[in-house]
Amino acid sequence: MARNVGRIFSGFRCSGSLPFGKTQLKTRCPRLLLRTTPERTVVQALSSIFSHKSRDFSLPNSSWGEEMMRLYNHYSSQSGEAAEGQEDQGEQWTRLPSYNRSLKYATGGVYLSKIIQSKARLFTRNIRDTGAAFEYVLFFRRDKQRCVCIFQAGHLLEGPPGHVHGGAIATMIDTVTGTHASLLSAPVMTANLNINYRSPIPLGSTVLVESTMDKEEGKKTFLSCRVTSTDGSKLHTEAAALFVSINVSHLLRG
Ligand SMILES: CCCCCCCCCCCCCCCC(=O)SCCNC(=O)CCNC(=O)[C@H](O)C(C)(C)COP(=O)(O)OP(=O)(O)OC[C@H]1O[C@@H](n2cnc3c(N)ncnc32)[C@H](O)[C@@H]1OP(=O)(O)O
Repeated sequence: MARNVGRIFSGFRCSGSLPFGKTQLKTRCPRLLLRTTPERTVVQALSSIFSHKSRDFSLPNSSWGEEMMRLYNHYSSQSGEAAEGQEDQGEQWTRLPSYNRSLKYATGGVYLSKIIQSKARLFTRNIRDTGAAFEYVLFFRRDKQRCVCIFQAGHLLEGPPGHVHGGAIATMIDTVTGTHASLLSAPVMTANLNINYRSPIPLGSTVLVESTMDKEEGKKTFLSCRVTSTDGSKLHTEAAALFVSINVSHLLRG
């Protein structure tokens, strides 16, 4: 069993089904060496391991409002794929795809997803009614060590009347900083999340969730996060997060 699980992990790591940092990708997945940046490698690996039937939830749908679409177009227009072999300076935004099953389509993932849970779905991506809960897309920019998320909060996320629940805001902060930390430091888990809620977020509105890497110390990655109105004039929430790098086997220990 342990040996099987070990084999699965090595396939799993190469599959890119979870985000991994530069070092691990280069040492464990020589076939991926042609790619130019860690995030591009992860994006390409993620796209290729998911079947064509898997829905990429970070693409626009009919529930996206005008502001969400405007910002999506704004960041998309500043993103692009470097040609093979061309050196990427990381000066562009990279849109990160997002699927609701991170395990099933990975190499050995069918087996792993049974060990973990065959019905498992990514928490933020399991509502069938589009627009009802978490609508979001993340972009990453390597040269600035920043991640930005455009988030439209649906009616199922109500906390105080007409406004977004603090737990839903925490979820988005965890998601954005967690994805950012994963891109920088391989598989990670949240160790600490400290949040200050400054002003309520109206339900249905679109906000920006921005993550910045503060420092890395061994296994630890420290990030800060701000949730603001889309023009940046209003601060809704600010947070500090600590992520600790783990081995994938950490997830099986319970
Ligand atoms: C292309 C990309 C698309 C990606 C698409 C993929 C899917 C899309 C992903 C969406 C992204 C969602 C992201 C959700 C992320 C979660 O929500 S994770 C779930 C919530 N977190 C948990 O359940 C974690 C539970 N805790 C644990 O498992 C363990 O305590 C931890 C955090 C892994 C640390 O354990 P450990 O590895 O044994 O670490 P340990 O050696 O004890 O400590 C290491 C260091 O961290 C420090 N530390 C540990 N815990 C703490 C703490 N709480 N406070 C302060 N310091 C701490 C220690 O003091 C130590 O420091 P040093 O002595 O090295 O200076």
